[in-house]
Amino acid sequence: MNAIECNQVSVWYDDVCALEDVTLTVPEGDFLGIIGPNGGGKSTLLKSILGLLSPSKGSISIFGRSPAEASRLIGYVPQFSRFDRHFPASVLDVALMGRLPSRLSAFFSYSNRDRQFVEDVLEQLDIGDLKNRQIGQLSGGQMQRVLIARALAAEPKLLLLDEPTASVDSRSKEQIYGLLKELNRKLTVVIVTHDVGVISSHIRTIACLNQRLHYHGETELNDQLVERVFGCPVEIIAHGVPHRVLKYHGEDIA
Ligand SMILES: Nc1ncnc2c1ncn2[C@@H]1O[C@H](COP(=O)(O)OP(=O)(O)OP(=O)(O)O)[C@@H](O)[C@H]1O
Repeated sequence: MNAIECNQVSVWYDDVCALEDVTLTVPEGDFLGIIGPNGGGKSTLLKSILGLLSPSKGSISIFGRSPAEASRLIGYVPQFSRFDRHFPASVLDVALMGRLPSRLSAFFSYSNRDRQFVEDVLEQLDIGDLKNRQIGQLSGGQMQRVLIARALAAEPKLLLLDEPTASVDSRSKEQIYGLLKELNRKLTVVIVTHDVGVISSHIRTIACLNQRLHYHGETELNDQLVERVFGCPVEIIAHGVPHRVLKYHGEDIA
């Protein structure tokens, strides 16, 4: 079964066309990186997959269901910078939020199974010892793991991550990719980024999005494609081997 099927999807915001005729199939078990420039439509595609936006044209199915029906199957890790870290909550509180039911009653409380499941997830992500720490006292890499734990607490089949390594140092970046690779043994993983430098051997396929889907396939990109998608030369890392695709970036030269 396919995890995601986007069929000729177009999304308009009034007179701005954010996505045009995007057809994309993501098989179950894939590790897909969606790359593209600022404003290229990556967040719009994520929101459409999450069912937060309805396409103006075309259709989306997630494990054969509509995005709304499949919402419990999707774990979402938002952009780190969009999460309020001053919120007075512990690591355990935030991770437990992933167990909240979609319809919350006034008498809701977490079960012992909820707590045990989430504590196990925190252990798995190597942050079990931080469970009582306030989130305002965490490093960027630790906070990113907490957000991944919250998504995993919902027991999803598909994990979507928006810029998962944007706010972390290069060591944490590697650790987070290692962790995602591990999780990919059981889950379909889709990450969105505009940083082509994060493409590493961990990612199986990439989709290049700039309003339209310019490419979907193996992680080897050629320079013409990168230039067409990004409008300028960029450095990329493919198969974990850093190499410069083109020699300079247009904005860097006076
Ligand atoms: N709510 C909105 N109303 C109007 N236009 C929007 C809205 N959200 C996004 N857009 C426009 O749609 C286009 C795609 O935006 P989107 O946020 O999906 O791109 P992105 O690839 O995620 O960008 P970034 O890398 O900068 O986060 C842009 O031109 C953006 O200005």
